[in-house]
Amino acid sequence: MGDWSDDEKTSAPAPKRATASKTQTDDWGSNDRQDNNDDRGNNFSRGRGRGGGRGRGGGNFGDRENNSEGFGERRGKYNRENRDFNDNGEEGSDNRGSGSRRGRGGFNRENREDSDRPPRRDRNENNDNGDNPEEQKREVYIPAETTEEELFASSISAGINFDNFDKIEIHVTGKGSDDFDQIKTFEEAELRDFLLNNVKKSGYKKPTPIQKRAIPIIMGKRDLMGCAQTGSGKTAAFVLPILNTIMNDKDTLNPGKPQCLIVAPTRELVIQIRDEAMKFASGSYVKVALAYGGAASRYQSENIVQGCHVLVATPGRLMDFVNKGVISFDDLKFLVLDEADRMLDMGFRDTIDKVCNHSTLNKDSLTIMMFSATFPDEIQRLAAQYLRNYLFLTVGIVGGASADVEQEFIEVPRREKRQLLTDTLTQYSKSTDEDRILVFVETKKTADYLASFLSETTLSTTSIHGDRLQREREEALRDFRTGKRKVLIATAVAARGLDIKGVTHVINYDLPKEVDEYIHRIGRTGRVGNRGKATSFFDPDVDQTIVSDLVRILTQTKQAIPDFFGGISAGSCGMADKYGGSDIRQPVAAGAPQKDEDEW
Ligand SMILES: Nc1ncnc2c1ncn2[C@@H]1O[C@H](COP(=O)(O)OP(=O)(O)OP(=O)(O)O)[C@@H](O)[C@H]1O
Repeated sequence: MGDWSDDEKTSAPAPKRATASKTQTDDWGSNDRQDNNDDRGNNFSRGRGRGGGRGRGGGNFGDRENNSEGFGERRGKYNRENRDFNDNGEEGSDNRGSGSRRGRGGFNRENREDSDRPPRRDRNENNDNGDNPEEQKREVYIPAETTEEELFASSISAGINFDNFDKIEIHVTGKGSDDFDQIKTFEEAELRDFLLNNVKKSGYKKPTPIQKRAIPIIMGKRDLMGCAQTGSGKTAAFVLPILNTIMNDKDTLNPGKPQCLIVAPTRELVIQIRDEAMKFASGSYVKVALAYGGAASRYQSENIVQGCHVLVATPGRLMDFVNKGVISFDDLKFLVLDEADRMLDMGFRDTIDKVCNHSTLNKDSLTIMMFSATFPDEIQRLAAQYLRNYLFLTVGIVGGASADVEQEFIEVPRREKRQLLTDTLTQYSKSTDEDRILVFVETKKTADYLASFLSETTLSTTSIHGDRLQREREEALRDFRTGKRKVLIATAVAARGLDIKGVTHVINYDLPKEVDEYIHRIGRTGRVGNRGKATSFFDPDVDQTIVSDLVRILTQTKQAIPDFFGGISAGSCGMADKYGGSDIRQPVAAGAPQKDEDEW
């Protein structure tokens, strides 16, 4: 499933120094030397906050319709001369300088251990000889704090189709689903004043459908599985009621014992969720902390030990801290799995099991929530094992793509992709400052190669993938957000959750193998009612396996199916039944006890 090697799969070997039986001091001893050098002795200067002066505008695609005309000519087979390079990236594979490594950034030190680095096997998966000296680099990285101004400037403004959200059907199923009214305004949710102020300050005028239904359910402390399309405000749907409940309950804050734990699969996503939580918590005493790999472990653990109400974490660093005794779950009231289908995938499930069965956890006082835009049936079945008497909330079709994304496919053989990309991007060199183009590729090597190649052109480009240092990854994202770089070449690590203003166009240079990843990738544009465009390069030699699923997505969003998909229609391959996922418990009579209810 693409390049996920950086996201701290918990299958990574346990860090040698992390033994649960040691005291914290001992445990940190080795880290201390590494991490301590980092920050304390050196009076480091941190990089500027992420997203300073982040891009303007909501990225309404409507303004750019003229720019996209050229695509029409290229629909169907793209036929160009072969070029004198190999599109697999061999030429540029050693050149990692996609622009951003030169830049500024947080504290940087080589040859340091970082317990959350993925195993070498993963990091070098695109490296022919596996011996690139760059891979040996370690650094202790302390990310910059985001300023309050930046936090509030980060939201994407609602677009012209925002009101269309109200036309999407909402379903809530499960025992007691009628107990919770939907709210029509944020005021009706009876949120505390500071939260309401922060909601207003964020520019939110009314709740999105998932917020309308999820906020009262979470305030009522019911377990929840929530599914709504990409860019429809799922983060605020859980962050707002959680913060409100923490403030209402006023439980004592104990060191290393968070009251809410939010787990997400990638580092950049947990940073974003943390920012969202800090934005809404602004002006209150609620403390939000982060735990993610690639950044200084000691710095993070100190924040946690000082006490945090909300902890946002990736699985690898979370388990590292749990094993070291930095974190325990005695006070945990809320557990959120964002991108839950991914979190329950192989590799991360162990962590979820460990958290949910941890000896310090009091299951009776815990509410668990899972959110995603995609929720395959088999993952729902798995998810149900962790939840108790949960409600299943869906907005629109489970696993459907955002209707605000215009989807285009261009048939092109592999060796001609680079020229097609160059031609496509050239249109944007004349476009407005607000436009950002996100290009997805399958491998880190291709990401490096394309970023390097495009940086030689007039298009300022950067890249993000699992072999880049964390400082470089955050810098790449910051440069993209601020518009310093208008093109970001990314592997699957950026497919889920990232919310970046001004992304008007997503290009799948390589199509993913799984349709769910396609849905998440194209969902980086067309967010909160803004329109966006996704162009996918279809290589007939390798992309046939995803065709039937793409036909489903195109049919559901009422978009044209390309001729070169071979005449497959949603009905013709018997897919109609498989689509439109629903609550897997539905066959059970309403009101009947649920299978998993007592299993916990
Ligand atoms: N009620 C609202 N009104 C206006 N904007 C909103 C509202 N709720 C959320 N937003 C903004 O919408 C954008 C998308 O929200 P968010 O990232 O939570 O989407 P999501 O559903 O989690 O998407 P994904 O599935 O891609 O993770 C954010 O910029 C957020 O600030």
